[in-house]
Parts: sequence; C-alpha cells; structure tokens
Amino acid sequence: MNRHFDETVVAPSNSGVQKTSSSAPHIALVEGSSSPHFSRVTQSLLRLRLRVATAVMFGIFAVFFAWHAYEHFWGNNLVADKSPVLLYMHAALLLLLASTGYLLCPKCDVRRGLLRSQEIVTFGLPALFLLMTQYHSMQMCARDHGVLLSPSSGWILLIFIYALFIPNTWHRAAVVIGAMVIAPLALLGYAWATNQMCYTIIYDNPEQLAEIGLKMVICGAVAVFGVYTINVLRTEAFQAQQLGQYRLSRSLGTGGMGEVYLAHHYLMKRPCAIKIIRPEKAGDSNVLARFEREVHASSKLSHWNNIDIYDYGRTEDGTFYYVMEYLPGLNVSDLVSRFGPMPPGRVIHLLRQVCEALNEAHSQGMIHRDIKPANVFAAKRGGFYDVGKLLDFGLAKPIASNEDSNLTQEGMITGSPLFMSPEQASGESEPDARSDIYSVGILAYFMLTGHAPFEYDRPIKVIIAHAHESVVPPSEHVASIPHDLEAIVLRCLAKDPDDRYQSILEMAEALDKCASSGTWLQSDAVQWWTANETIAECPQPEEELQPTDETRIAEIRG
Ligand SMILES: Nc1ncnc2c1ncn2[C@@H]1O[C@H](COP(=O)(O)OP(=O)(O)OP(=O)(O)O)[C@@H](O)[C@H]1O
Repeated sequence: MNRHFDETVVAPSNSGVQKTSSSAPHIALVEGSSSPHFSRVTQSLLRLRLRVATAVMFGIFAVFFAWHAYEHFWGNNLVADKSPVLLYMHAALLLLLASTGYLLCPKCDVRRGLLRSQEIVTFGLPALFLLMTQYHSMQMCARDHGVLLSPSSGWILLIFIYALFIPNTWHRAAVVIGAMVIAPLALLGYAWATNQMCYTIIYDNPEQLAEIGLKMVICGAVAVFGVYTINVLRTEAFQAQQLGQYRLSRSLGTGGMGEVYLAHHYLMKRPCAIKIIRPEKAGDSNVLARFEREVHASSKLSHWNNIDIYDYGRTEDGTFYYVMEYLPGLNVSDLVSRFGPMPPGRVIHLLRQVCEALNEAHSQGMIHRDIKPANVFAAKRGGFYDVGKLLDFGLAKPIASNEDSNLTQEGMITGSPLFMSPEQASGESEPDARSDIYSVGILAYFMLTGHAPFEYDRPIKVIIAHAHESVVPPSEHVASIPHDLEAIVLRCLAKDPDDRYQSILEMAEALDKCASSGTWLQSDAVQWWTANETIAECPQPEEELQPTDETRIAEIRG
C-alpha cells in the first residue's frame, strides 16, 4: 500500500492537495544494542558525543603531533630515534580522526549500527596508535637510557574521554574500559617477553610494574563508577520529569499530531497510553483545537469499541497530554502490512465492532471523518482477543455543522485521501454519516485485499478517483472473497451517498447476514494471537523504563 497518504491531510481543496502531513516513522525507545529499541534521539545523542570525543581526541593528538614534530626536527629527543615513521603514523591517525569526525557531521546520515562502529574507530585507532608508538618508545628508552617508559598516561586520558563522552550502561563501559586498563599491562608483558633490555629492567624493578598496574586499575574503577553515577543522575532527572501522576515507559508510536507513550499511573499502577502534543506543534492553534476535539469527542463515548479517555491535562511547561486506555495489540494498518489480507470471517468480526463504535458516535450526532486502518485497533481487552477499537476522533464533527471551522481553515479539506469519501474530498456537499460508511467500505477493502481501491502517487489523483473512477471489485484481487461480503463493500463505496447504506446499523445488519459472519471465533483469535504475538511485537504493559529513555522525554518536554 502507498503509505504516504495513509494519513491525515489538511490541504486547499481548490488547488489540489499540496501537502500531506509527514508520516513520522515508528519510534521505539532506546536502549543498548538491539536495534529495534534504539531511538533516533539516542542515536543523535551518541552521534553528538562521538563528534565531540573525536574533536577532543583530534585536538590532543594534534598538539602532541606538533610537539613530536618539533622534537623530531629541532629538539633533543629523549627517545633518540630520528626515524620519521612515528610522525607518519601520527599524521595518519590525525587524518583518520578527521575523516571520522566528518562522517559524524549532521549532514552525513550514519545509521546506528555504523555509529557504534565509529565508536570503535574513534577509540580503537588511538588505542592502536598508543600500542605501536609506546612499544617503539619503550624499546628506544630501554636501549638508550636503561629506564622503563611508563605507558599509562595516554591510556588514562583515553579512558576518561570514553567515560565522559560516550552514553553507556556501566556494564558496557566496564568491558571497554577494562580492555583499556589491560592494554598497557599487556604491552609491558609483550615488551618483557620480546625485548631483552625491557625484560631486565622489569625483572629488576617489579615494583614499577605493580605501580603501573595499580594506577590503571584504580583509574578504570573510577571511570566505570563515573559512568554509573552519570546514569543514576540521568535516571533521577528523568523520573523528576514525569507527566503529573504518570510515569512514561516507552513510545508506542508517532502520529501527525503527537506521540503516544505507554505509561503507568503512579498509584493505580495500571497501564495506560498517553498522547502528547509535540512541543513544536503545541503552538499551532489548529493542532491544539484538534487535540482538544479528540479528547472531548472521545470522552462523550462509552461504547466498549470506542477508546476510553481517563485524563486530560497540561504540565507546567506547557506540554499537552491526554490519557487513554492502553490497547495491547496492533492497528489494522500494521496488522495487514505485517500479516497480509485477513480472512473474510475476521474482517466481518472487526468491521461489526467498528460499526458498533460508529453507531454510538452517529447516534450522538457526530461523524468521525478519519476512519482508516491506523485508527482501528485489534486489541486484547478484558480477556478477549481481536476486540475492535475505534480511535482518533480528532476530526470528528457534529453532522451537518460548520462548528469545526476553527480546525480547518476555509478551503481546506481534512481526512486521509485514501479513505476519504468523494463528498468529503470535494467539499461540495456536507458529509454525513454515509461519508463514514464510505470510509468503512474502504477499510473493508483494505482488510480484504491488503490495499485501498485507489492508490496513486499524488493525493489529488486519489481524490479524483474517489469521485469518478469505478472500483475494481475486491474479488479481482483476492478470488476467495465471498460475493455477499463483496456486495456490501461495493455498496459502501457507491459514489452517491443515496446508493450506500443509509445508516451504520443497516450495514451492520447486512454484515450479520453474510455467510462468513460468525466464522471467526474467539478460539481462532486466541490461536492467531498466540501464534503471532512475538512476531507482532506488541509492547507489554510491564515493560520497564529504559535508562536512556530520558533523552527522548527530555526532548518532548523541551
Ligand atoms: N491507546 C493506545 N494503545 C496502544 N497504542 C496506541 C494507542 N493510541 C495510539 N496508539 C499507537 O500510537 C501510534 C500513534 O497514534 P496516533 O493516533 O498519534 O497516530 P495516527 O492515528 O497514525 O496519526 P494521526 O493522528 O496523524 O491520524 C499508532 O501507531 C497507534 O497504533
């Protein structure tokens, strides 16, 4: 399916659709090494820190390069080696660090996996350089002066730069820092084993070896403790930034308007979903009005198949949020894109519930206007699987009313082109409940075939097709679709609202009469979810806060 238009648009109707809201990719929060949980924000934090660490490293090595160059050409070097090899290596290191730094600039789109490789390059190159040059200098020093050159100072610097700059768990830091602690000791071991002069010096001065070892171990321990303390402080800072009574756990997704988080009420402990208006959108009065509309419309509804709203608020720093029931499961868009078209019995099972949800809204004189697969959930609620839930009443409006003129400016259309009725798209006649019925027809088409009936590269073409193009019967895409169900879908998709079902209940009754109605049993749903739960990657309410989530939350809260 063309996902570009599976989203709400606000665009001038007379000039064609010029703008679609950007469909932000799913953001899963953080942490550690498993890629699906690595947020874009943590990625940008790591990128920034790596950039600074690379710059610091470049600066330090550049100073030493200048110093060595001076010593080499004009100075009285302690290490009496006039070979330019070390200088060349030093220059090569600077060049590689500069290239790494360039790759970390905001223009270069480096993926997370690559960022971790760059971390290895940023710290691995200097480590390699230290190993080679220190071995060389150690040999020279032992030969010419009979003393053991301590290799610890460069490594101590490297350890502290790593601990300070790289966002990490203390476990991971301990592994990397541990390697840095061992490296100079291993180098001494190697010199002891391979160089006769070094062997003699170390043999005669074992206390010097012990001193270097002790110094390195203490440094490593302090650095790991520092990483641990930084993490504790960041977690505390995050916990201090909760939304009122709610503790945010992880991101559930991003919509055109805001972001949705799995959260827990501090005292009640029950899981809930919190929708937060993005800071950059909070200043837009249309967005706020839509947000408010979504809360007010949804909270008037109490049907089992409509979403339950628990709370609505604004934090001191101006973040708007509302709290709703958490739906473990998947929305229909994700269900179909991950698992393909659904069998007719399941389609009817879910559609029937959408009809029930819509019936409550229609009977209260409200139309939804944004029915699309992303707004219909197949959830696990009250011990039942595949409970259909209708979400997002942000575009809902009273039937035959201009009341929402504050949400949509004159000449604008609202809704998702792929799922929009001809009258809603053209704006020529006032959409009523039958406009929602058209969208439910498209939803059904999508569930049965895996795509919407009119999919074009430009929204304007989609809108024109809704108005003028005849629908290819779904059975031409999937031959097994029963005729009675197909007839219902096609009737919903009639261009003229008078030719559609006149009420959502009428449609529900027609669905009940289909031969496939009642063929999708609760046991089928249980079986399906049991088999696919892991693949579906449904977030579980128990999922705990990850240490670096605070980065994202901090950003949300500006
Ligand atoms: N109550 C909920 N429980 C679990 N997941 C939810 C809940 N509400 C929304 N989501 C998920 O959060 C994501 C974002 O939801 P949201 O309603 O903001 O997006 P949308 O409907 O795709 O966008 P838009 O607001 O532009 O129509 C979606 O993937 C949705 O499945």
